[in-house]
Amino acid sequence: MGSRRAKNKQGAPPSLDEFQARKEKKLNRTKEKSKRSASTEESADSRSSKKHKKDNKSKEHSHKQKKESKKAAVEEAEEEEQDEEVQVEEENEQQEEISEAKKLLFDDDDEDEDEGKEGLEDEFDLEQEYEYDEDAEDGHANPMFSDDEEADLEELNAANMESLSKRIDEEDALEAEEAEQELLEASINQPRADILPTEEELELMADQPPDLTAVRTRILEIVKVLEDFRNLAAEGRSRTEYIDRLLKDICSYFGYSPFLAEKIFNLFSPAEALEFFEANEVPRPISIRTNTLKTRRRDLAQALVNKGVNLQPIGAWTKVGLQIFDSQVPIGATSEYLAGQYILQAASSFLPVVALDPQENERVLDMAAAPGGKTTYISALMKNTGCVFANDANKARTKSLIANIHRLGCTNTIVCNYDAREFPKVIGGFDRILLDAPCSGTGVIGKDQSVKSSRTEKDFIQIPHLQKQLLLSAIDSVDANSKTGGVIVYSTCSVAVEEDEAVVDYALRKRPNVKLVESGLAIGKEGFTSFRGKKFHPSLKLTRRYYPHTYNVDGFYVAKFQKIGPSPHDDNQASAREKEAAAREEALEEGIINDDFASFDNDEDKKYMEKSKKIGLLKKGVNPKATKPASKK
Ligand SMILES: C[S@@+](CC[C@H](N)C(=O)[O-])C[C@H]1O[C@@H](n2cnc3c(N)ncnc32)[C@H](O)[C@@H]1O
Repeated sequence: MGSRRAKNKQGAPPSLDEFQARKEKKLNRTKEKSKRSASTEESADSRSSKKHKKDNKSKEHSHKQKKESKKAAVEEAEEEEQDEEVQVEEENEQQEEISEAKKLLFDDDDEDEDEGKEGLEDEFDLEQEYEYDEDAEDGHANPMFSDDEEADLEELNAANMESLSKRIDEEDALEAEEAEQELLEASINQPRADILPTEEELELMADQPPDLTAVRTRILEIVKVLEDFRNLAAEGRSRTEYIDRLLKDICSYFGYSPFLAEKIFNLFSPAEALEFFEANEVPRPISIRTNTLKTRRRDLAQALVNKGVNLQPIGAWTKVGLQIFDSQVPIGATSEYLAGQYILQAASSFLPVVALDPQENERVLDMAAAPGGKTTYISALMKNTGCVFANDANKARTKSLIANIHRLGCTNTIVCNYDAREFPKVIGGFDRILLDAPCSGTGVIGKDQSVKSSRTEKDFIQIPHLQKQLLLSAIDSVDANSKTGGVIVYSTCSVAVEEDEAVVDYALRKRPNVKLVESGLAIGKEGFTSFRGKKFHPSLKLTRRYYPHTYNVDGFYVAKFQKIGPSPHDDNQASAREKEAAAREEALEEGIINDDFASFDNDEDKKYMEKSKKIGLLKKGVNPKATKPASKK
């Protein structure tokens, strides 16, 4: 080990030569000091009495005591400095004391036998030099070398105080350094437990169902090792070995496909990845959005609390969201729900609309709108002014879109059913466009556990391809000269870089007439500007990422663009209006805006319509049952 502390602990006795050398060194040093102070002579009597005083003092002052009294001594010295005469006198006196004491210590022919012996015993008695370890295993006393031998030789006084104090500090620093070194050496030399299973253990594991408790423990241990690989990894094991085992364990413990487990794992540090996987095991809190077209959040909260709903505002970043903890009534069937005062909506879904920031009287396109959570929010923020085009390529899904639009009382909305890649051919010149793109859903695993095993590599090629086409269409459908907007918001409920930063970066490259701008969102992590060797435009940091483990919201991604100039693919405002009129005509001719499209004749819709009719009548003070016979006539 070679460290001083270790030497003291182990107590290896010095050889006779070593001991003699030490003794000689000590003698020389003390003699030198004695010589320096020998200039002042003292009478034999006073020498004797002072020597006695010194001897007593020597016994009292241990190395430790000196350390403790250091501060007091320094203060004392300051006082002494103020009185030079007194100081000189005291110095001389003390130096004489030391000189006398040292002289006596080394004077074998001292007349005073007792005093001389006492002095010698103090410093050179072998029994004091060594502390014997009586418990030595071999039955022999094991001598321990004393640490304080040199310090005990010197007496603290005004003259040597500063140097002594400095020396103690140096010794302390050295000791601390050595202790640290010793710990380091110990941790390096100590064999580290290998938490990775052996070949035999792997064979055993293969024949049995996984012991989930053991798997979980190993996951935690491997994560710990990966966080401090240099100090915690077992000898001869590579980082790859640990990661491979961890990914296998994550798949068997959480139920992910190896492909998706690795994709997600690569987004975070090992510890954060584990947090993400764990957060997906717990559903996000139920949240609702107040429909400000019909009520205020305060009034809605009061009404729901009165019905036994336990709730609270979602957070400072939204003035319309409420988080539901528990409820004595079904939250999707209260009279407030049926009256369209709120919509059940994940908190993360508010974010792209907040970023879009739609203004009154604008023309806005929601490119992929069904079932309408965001469309109805846009409509509310615009206070039912202007026009919101709510498009979705899936006709079946437009039913729920229309149902929500009706229930929430959005009267500024037109529903359409195009493949959004057709825009701006269908219609363009919008002030703002929201593209809440179809995605793999890796951000909503807490809601849809099937994502864990159903997503394949193909999905992460095909879906981003569609997303890129849709985003270019969105950019080309916005009016670069819009007085109030010229804004495009791209969002996904996926955390995969292929669907987020890579798509946005592609759009920036293909459409130099757009730039990324601040999202205006109070929460969210910065988007990646590079990922696994791939570099993105630096402005990607303006985009925002959301994770279940950081904000307790679904995994989400939001990017906000500003269109700064027209592109060859744009349609101007006039042709957009013409296209809009043409599209309407076409839709009417094809019977799209008719009973066969998003009609309300199915059972589910009828049920809701009947209920809301009844509520409407009750509000007017009419008994709904009393009106029935009349309608039958
Ligand atoms: C994430 S969801 C939209 C959710 C919606 N924005 C909301 O807040 O309720 C994606 C939607 O994109 C639609 N979609 C898929 N491909 C499309 C396309 N090529 N054009 C337009 N919509 C498409 C899907 O039918 C789906 O409803």
